[in-house]
Order: sequence, then structure tokens, then C-alpha cells
Amino acid sequence: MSNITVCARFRPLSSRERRDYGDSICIQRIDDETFSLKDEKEGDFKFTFDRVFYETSEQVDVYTFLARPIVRDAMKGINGTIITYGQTGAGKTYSMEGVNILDCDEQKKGLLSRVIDGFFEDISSSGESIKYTIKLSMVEIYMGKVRDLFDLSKDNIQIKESKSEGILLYGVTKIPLLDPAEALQKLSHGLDNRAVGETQMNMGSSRSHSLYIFTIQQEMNKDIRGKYGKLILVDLAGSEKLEKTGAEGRAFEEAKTINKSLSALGNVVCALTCGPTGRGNHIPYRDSKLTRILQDALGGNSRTALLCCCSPSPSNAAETLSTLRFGARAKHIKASPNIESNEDKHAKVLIAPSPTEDDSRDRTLDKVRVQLHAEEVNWLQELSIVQTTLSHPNPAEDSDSDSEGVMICTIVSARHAMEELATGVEQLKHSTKELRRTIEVAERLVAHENAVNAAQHVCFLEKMLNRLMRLVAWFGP
Ligand SMILES: Nc1ncnc2c1ncn2[C@@H]1O[C@H](COP(=O)(O)OP(=O)(O)OP(=O)(O)O)[C@@H](O)[C@H]1O
Repeated sequence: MSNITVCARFRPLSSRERRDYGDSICIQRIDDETFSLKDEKEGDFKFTFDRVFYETSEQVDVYTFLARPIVRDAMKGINGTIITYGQTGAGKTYSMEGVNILDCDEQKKGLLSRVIDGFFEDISSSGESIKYTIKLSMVEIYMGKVRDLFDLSKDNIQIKESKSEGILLYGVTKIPLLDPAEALQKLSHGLDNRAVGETQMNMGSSRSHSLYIFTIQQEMNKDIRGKYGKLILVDLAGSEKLEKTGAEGRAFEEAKTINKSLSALGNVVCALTCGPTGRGNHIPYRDSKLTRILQDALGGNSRTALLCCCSPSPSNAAETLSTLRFGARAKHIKASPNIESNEDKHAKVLIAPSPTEDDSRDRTLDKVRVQLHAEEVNWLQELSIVQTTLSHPNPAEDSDSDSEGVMICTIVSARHAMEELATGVEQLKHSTKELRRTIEVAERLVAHENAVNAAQHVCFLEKMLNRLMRLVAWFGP
């Protein structure tokens, strides 16, 4: 069990900070891991993190240290999460996206572009025996709702928990990525749909938490099981002191919602690191959409890295101190990424669910995974989640937002899935007929010569037929 990786990053002073405070800064470098911070009111503090990126550090340094190992692991089927955290205007989006996702010189490219490059680098060096499929979903949590940035009609996506996939966003759009250039176009399209506003600290401030979810599906040759990895990049909205920024109206409501979800995140980190260990310790993941989505990243099967973005200006020393304290506390969180779980089933959820119908469904899925292609397994998993939704349409975590919209969205998605189910069952029936015909041919062979070979053939085909019939029966009429 390892701790999550926590780094601090200080951006250069902004022109406004220079104008008001000259060149003075509130931090003093000690080495690559340690620095001291001076706050006029609270005094001097020394912080040590896995790595500190000072004002002159480059984007590539952040990627290489913080993200590259996680990208590599995601390609091997180990889940990963990279989070940027900090006050508004502290450099979270700069670290994540760079200056401009499509038109950015090499030096300024942010984590997102570099992560995509990393995926495709690993694919090209992996040889032909493994086939990878990478898909991207983009959502934002805005005013307490999860919106699909690739399909704005999905403006209140539900969060579900499946034993096989862990925490998932039900019905979210997943776009396949075929090459880096195309992937950046897709990203740029999603980014254009985000909620952006203006704060006193930042002209183009993110007013929502943005999540970039990459799923990496491996298909190996017939004898080896493929793996499934998930890498989530999270660009959190910035916290701000309402009295300091003087936000009003909508901006005030947005800031309040952002601060509330960040407090919920703080509470989860606190419960994970301060409370008693063991089952008795309640972790309040369900207090916000943000913490619910990050449940796997914070308390489960994921390699997680946190980049604490800070201003070095004395005018923001209090906010910087608060960001660094959050990072220091998060450093104590233990993570236990597990590759095995992503071979047999998708992400593992550490909170042990009570034995339910999910268990038998997962066992069935495990069995069929050995025989079917990855696409088909994904399709079956989607169906199993639909089944859960239909049997338990209103789980506790979503009860705070059980508006009509959610119900309508669920019904429409369920109908769509039922249509897919019907098509799937038809396909299975068709395959069953084909197999029957082949068995008849094989039986005729048995009647003639070559009896031993043909009998084996029949035996194998009969097994396949039984399996298909069980699947048909399992999915209903
Ligand atoms: N390391 C850096 N080097 C150069 N400029 C930076 C750096 N970090 C941030 N900046 C600049 O500082 C400004 C604010 O940064 P950014 O938008 O990334 O803040 P943020 O933390 O995402 O804020 P918000 O939470 O309000 O969205 C931008 O103009 C950005 O280009």
C-alpha cells in the first residue's frame, strides 16, 4: 500500500501581484522537495512534498514526474487519477491544459496533451500482439450537476456504483481516440462547452470541476485476457474567499457551490486520514458529486497524484497555506492500486458491497469474458448496469437530485438499452441457430468415418450452444 503522490507547484507572480507587492514572494526554496512559507498572520511553516515545482519549472517536468508513471500504469490496467487543486488563478488549468489545447508551443503543452501523447507512444512501442482501444469522456460538475461536455443534452448524469466497474457515470458519452491530433480536436470541442467565468484573480476562471476520463481497453491474443485501465484527470474549480473577491449574484452562487464541494473533498480527505481505521470509519463520499466520483481515486483502487497549485505572492499567503495544508493531509492517504482486479473485472471497489445479484452477474461476466471479445463484454456490462438501474432506479446517493429530469433521462436511457438488449438477444438466437446447423453437419460426419474427430467437434459445439442458451435465458425472453 503506497501513499498518493502529492506535489506543489508555484506559478510566476502575476502582473497584478507584481504591481501591488513588487517582486516579494512568501516562499523560500530549500530543495526540490522542501520549502518554507511565511504568512504574516500565522507565521512560518515548512512543507515537504514528493516534489516541488517552483516558478521556473517547465510543464514537461510536471508531466514527467507526476503523470508519466501513472499513464504507463493505466496502459497496463492500473487505474489512475491526477488532480489539480488550489485557489482560483493559481495555475490548475494552465497545468492541465497549457495555454491553448490546440495551438500551444511544445514547451507550454499541459498535462492533457502530454498524457494523450504518452498513450500513443506506449501503443506504438507495444508491438502488434496487443490491441488498444482508448476512449475519452468529458464531464463537468457545475452547480452540483454532472454535465456531459460531449453531449450537452445530458445535463444531469447519474453516478452509479457497479461491482465490476467501480464508480461510473451512467450513460456518459465515450469517444474513441484514434490518434493524438484527432484526440486534441475532440478535447478542444469538449473544452468549448465548459462553464467559464471571471474572478478577480482570473479572467478565464473555471466555474466548474472538469473531469477527463480516459478508458484504455487492451485486447491480447486469444489465450491471454485483456486488461482495462481508467485514467481520470481532474481540474478542480478554484476556491475563493467570498469576502475577498466580492462575488455577487450568479458568481456568488457558483463560488458557494464550488466552496461547498471543496469542503466536502476536505472532509473526505480528513476522514480518510484522521479517523479510526477499519470498517467503523464513515467516509462521507456521498456528501457531494465530486467526492462520490473521486471515491475510487481517494479510497480505492487507483494510483493517485495531486498537484497543489499556488500563488507565491504574499497577498495570497493565507490561501496558499490552506492549499498546502490540504496537500499535506492528502499525503497520508493510502492507495492500493490492483492490476489483478482489472484483469478479471473492471475497477475494484474497496467498500465491500453486500453479496447481491451483482455477484452472480459478475461471475457470469467473468466466465463469458474468457470466450467473448472485449466489445461484447463491454456490451454485456452496460446491460448489467441497465438491469441494476431498472431494479433500483433511485439509489440513495442520487436522492438529493431526484428531479423529474433524472427520471426522464433514466427512462429514455433504459428504453434505449432495452432496444439494444432486444437486438443482442436476436443476435444470440441467430448464433444459436447457426450452431445447431453446424452440429447437425458434424453429427452426419460422426455417422460416417472420422468418428473421433467429429465427436470432439460435436462436444465442443454443444458446450458453446449451452453457453449461448444460458446467456439468452439470462437476458430474458
Ligand atoms: N506555471 C505558470 N507559468 C506561467 N503562467 C501561468 C502558470 N500558471 C498559471 N499561469 C497563468 O496564470 C493565470 C491563471 O492560471 P489558471 O487559469 O491556470 O488558474 P486556475 O487555477 O485554473 O484558476 P481557476 O480556478 O479560476 O480556473 C493564467 O493566465 C495562466 O496562464
